[in-house]
Amino acid sequence: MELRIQNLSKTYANGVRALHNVSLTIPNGMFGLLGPNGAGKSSLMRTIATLQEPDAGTITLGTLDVLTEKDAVRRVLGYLPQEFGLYPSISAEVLLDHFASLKGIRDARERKLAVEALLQQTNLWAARKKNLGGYSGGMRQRFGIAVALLGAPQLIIVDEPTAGLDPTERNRFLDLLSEIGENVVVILSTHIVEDVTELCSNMAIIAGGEVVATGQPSEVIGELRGKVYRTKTEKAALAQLKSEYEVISSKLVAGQPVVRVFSDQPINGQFQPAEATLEDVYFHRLARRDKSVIA
Ligand SMILES: Nc1ncnc2c1ncn2[C@@H]1O[C@H](COP(=O)(O)OP(=O)(O)OP(=O)(O)O)[C@@H](O)[C@H]1O
Repeated sequence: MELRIQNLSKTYANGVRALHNVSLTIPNGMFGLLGPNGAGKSSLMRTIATLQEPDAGTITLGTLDVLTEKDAVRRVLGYLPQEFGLYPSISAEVLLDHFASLKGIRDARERKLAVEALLQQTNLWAARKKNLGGYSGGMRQRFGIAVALLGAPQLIIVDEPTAGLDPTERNRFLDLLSEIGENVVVILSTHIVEDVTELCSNMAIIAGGEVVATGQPSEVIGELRGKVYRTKTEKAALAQLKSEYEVISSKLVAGQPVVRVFSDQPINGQFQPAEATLEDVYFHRLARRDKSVIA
């Protein structure tokens, strides 16, 4: 199965251009869609999930035309939106059974088995009788993925699932996603770079509605290999460094700025070569894009 997005564009009625000529080929496995707030990730996810129309472009999933064969796509789609409401005074077990009926699992025994398996898989078995109103953020997200996994979907879309989760719950959620398998397309939209580095076999960075990088994380990082340098500096020297070098990022480490810069040419002095990371590529691409937009 391959999801193919070609020249997708969307401008909302208020004039915001959310997607501009987006083309991506997404194979089986985990695909990370990385971008800052407002980049267009949710607009893209909703369009792939058949919930909104683009102005232009095409999307195919295998042989299905996603934009015209919506019912067929929905049968093989599992979607965990960024925000979803849950009935607070119903248990996970009862609500999941209800969603399983809606998904078309008519046979009661088959439904029971499916619900049980998903509650086990998402580690909610012990809390299955608890009302959803009493669930923590992480438990809610795991319940959301259980709903998304009903009916063995071929395409799974999860929109910023780890935002707001504590590190333990985040890890637990990411482990669950990575177990979902190699034989389905999983699109993980996130603004957390490590989620993509740790988990995804393919990825794209999107900013201002445009794809600014795509490939395997190692390929995407490869473009900066040997071109990243780091130094510790003083706060007072930061403005000067920023005017002299193409600064990728600066972070306070124990109160002292640590600056990472991009340079095509070797630079010496106070700088040491640093191993390029996906975070470097992310910041570098966003900064270059901002500059070209302002220019
Ligand atoms: N229904 C809508 N009507 C008008 N503008 C919208 C609508 N939905 C999104 N936008 C705007 O389109 C742009 C892209 O939004 P989108 O939600 O797709 O980005 P995102 O990358 O998912 O961001 P976030 O991480 O903040 O959710 C933003 O400027 C947003 O304000």
